[in-house]
Amino acid sequence: MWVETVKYPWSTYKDPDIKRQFKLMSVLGTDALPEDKLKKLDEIVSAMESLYGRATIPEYGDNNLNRTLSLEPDINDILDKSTDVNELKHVWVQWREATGKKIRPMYAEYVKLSNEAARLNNYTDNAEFWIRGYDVDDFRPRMEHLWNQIKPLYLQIHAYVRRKLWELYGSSVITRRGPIPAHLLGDMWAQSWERLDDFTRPYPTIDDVNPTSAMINQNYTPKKMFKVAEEFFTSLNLSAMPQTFWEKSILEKPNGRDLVCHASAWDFYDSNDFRIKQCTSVNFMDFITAHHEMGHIQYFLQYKDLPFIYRDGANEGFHEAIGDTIALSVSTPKHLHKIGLLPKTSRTYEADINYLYKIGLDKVVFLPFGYLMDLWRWNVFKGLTTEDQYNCDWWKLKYSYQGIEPPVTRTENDFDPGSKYHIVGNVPYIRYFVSYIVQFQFHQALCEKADQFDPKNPTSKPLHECDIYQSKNAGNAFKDMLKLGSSKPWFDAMELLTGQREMDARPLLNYFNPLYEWLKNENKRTGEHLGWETNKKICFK
Ligand SMILES: C[C@H](NC(=O)O)C(=O)O
Ligand SMILES: [Zn+2]
Repeated sequence: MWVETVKYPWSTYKDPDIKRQFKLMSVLGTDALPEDKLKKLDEIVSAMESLYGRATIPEYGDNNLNRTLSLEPDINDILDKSTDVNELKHVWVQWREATGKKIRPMYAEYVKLSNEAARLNNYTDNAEFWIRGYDVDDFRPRMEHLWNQIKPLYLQIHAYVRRKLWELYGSSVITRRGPIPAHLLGDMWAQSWERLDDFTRPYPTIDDVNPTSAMINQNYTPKKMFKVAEEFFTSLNLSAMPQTFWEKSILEKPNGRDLVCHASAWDFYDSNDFRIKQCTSVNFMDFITAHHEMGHIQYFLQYKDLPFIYRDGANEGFHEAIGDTIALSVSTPKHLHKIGLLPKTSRTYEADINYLYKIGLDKVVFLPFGYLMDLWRWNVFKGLTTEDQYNCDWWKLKYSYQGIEPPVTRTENDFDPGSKYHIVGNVPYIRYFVSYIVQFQFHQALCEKADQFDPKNPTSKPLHECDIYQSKNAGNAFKDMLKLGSSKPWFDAMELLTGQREMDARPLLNYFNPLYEWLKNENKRTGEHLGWETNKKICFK
């Protein structure tokens, strides 16, 4: 049992700020473990992560094994461009052979040691330890409630995309009432379906909001992508990247050395050294990711002079939402045209629906995945999902929340959760679900400050057309929240910017409402079945 340091009986202190600093400082985390167990846990996590970072798969149809493929950029390019269902099945299965299957033997001990550390921090299990920063005792039911508010919109997108894939691949591959085969959705984990935009969007003949070709034609480099992202932040009167950022960041995949390519942002806590690591390809998705990662750096910069214990997001979801909030402005056809990445776009109803559809394939589609990643891990830490059912419980959740199925039957020899970076990297994930909800609250508040949204007359200036670029008003309001770091409870930070003190799905639902109406009519017109059913056995114990 960890002995409370009697030197500082901080829980008796009166000053709320000193008390808060001690409370945050008193959390030991895994350091509460005895030395040998902490060493073992660190070894397991770094072994899982480096196995993932080194993973490659044999090329499809290649039997002399001379070419192997990495996830970034090789496999992602195949998921982006291929419509060969056997090639897609190959990369889907082989990635899992190369990652999850090999990681499975290590996972149970990782769970045991993580729970032991949580108990030494006075939490019942690691699930409770992970969600402590949300400061409410009904956090998990609140997440289920938010998901239930969004589910009707997700069902409409799911039914529409399933029909479009059925038109492309035919009934031998996909039905119009069943779950969608996971390998057809343009993403290794089916977590966002934006790569399907090209051939599934509602009005195919209307302009395509995909500036990748313009970026290539204008000789964009990874560095230029980050410079353009930086200019958006400085246009808001937010901070530029310090010189060390440009000197020490890794913005391209280095040749000849292994690297965990999953993009990340780093604060070295010396108020000067901040870096991004990203294996950047010159395409629109990576341009948006660059904004996501730079959002982390901007938060680091805004709170860099606070006591170090306060140099953190108000809650972990805030940190994931900063860059994405900016990207909701960057992605608009109006903004992309302004920075020369799109020709003049038609401001028609059809163009609007196409745009909302493309954003929906990322933001709405992500939500069931963003939720189930920790639903599964919470169940594992709580012992509700035991080692003998790791994989089939994972597929129960993927089927139930995402309405997808694996391209081949799975068993307990597989470990599909281990095919996803955040599972092997010990990175909690509900932070992204929270981010995808609160970023629309932030976006709506900033658009109001930029006089591009009127809550009293929400359709007069549609939220999805708002671009806060160059609005000092919006930027200063954002800065005031960012500067708080974790020095105040997140409810206060949220209220400072939005006037609300809790997470609310309505700004997201308002944003997508025109798309929701269109999808309801379209799915009714084509007689789509909402939801999914199957009598196929997805996973064998
Ligand atoms: C959504 C999450 N983003 C991130 O890690 O930055 C992911 O990529 O899975
Ligand atoms: Zn992030």
